[in-house]
Amino acid sequence: MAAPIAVAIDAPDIETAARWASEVSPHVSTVKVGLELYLRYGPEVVGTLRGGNKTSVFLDLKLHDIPATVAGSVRNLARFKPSILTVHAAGGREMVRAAVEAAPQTSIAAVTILTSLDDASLDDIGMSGPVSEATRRLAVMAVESGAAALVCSPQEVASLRAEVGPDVTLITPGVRPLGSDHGDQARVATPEAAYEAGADLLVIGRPITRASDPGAAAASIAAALRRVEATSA
Ligand SMILES: O=c1ccn([C@@H]2O[C@H](COP(=O)(O)O)[C@@H](O)[C@H]2O)c(=O)[nH]1
Repeated sequence: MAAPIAVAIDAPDIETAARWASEVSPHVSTVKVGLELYLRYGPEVVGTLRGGNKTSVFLDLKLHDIPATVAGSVRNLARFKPSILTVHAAGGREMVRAAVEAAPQTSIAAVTILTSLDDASLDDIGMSGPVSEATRRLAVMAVESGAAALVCSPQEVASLRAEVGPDVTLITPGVRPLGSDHGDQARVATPEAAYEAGADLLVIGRPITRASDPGAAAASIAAALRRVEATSA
């Protein structure tokens, strides 16, 4: 079975994106399209990456606007049948609710606090922290507004699970295999730690796509998750 990994296909062009998607697809459940590709190629990129394979396409556009604008945008995007569509929880209760109501068949994931931010960054932007508390606040609000999924760092998974219960899908970027470069990610954990903590879907980009063999990198992380599963069974 494909591992619960969404590979972030943050590629400069569609040819590279399609190659990465086809190399990793045998090993992972999902490929993720973000702003970089979407803004260059538009919604057709979803169909291109879905291709002939059965991989789900997660559309990570992190919508953040007034409720009516987000509702209209979500309605338009739902036509392309992404498995998951992201909005920023910080857009507020009414905005998250508008997104959920606009596309009842689409799983709306609310991004809590970006994994590139830490306590000092929240201070800098005037948001009350620490990150753990801000994440909790946004998560509870988003779930109360109908979000089926949350995006958080692996470091918050265990506490958010206790807060929102077993039915909410927890999606974690900020995943870094041991020894790999953290880049711009501030709140990170290894794939094994994220999975052990209870993450439902691990978002992993550069550690896979910038590897010399993205397919092999995806297969190796998928195998590590299977080992975690086997030891916890
Ligand atoms: O809080 C967030 C929300 C989304 N992302 C996205 O995940 C990937 C991570 O890629 P890496 O190369 O593994 O760092 C990227 O597409 C981000 O836009 C996130 O990192 N943090």
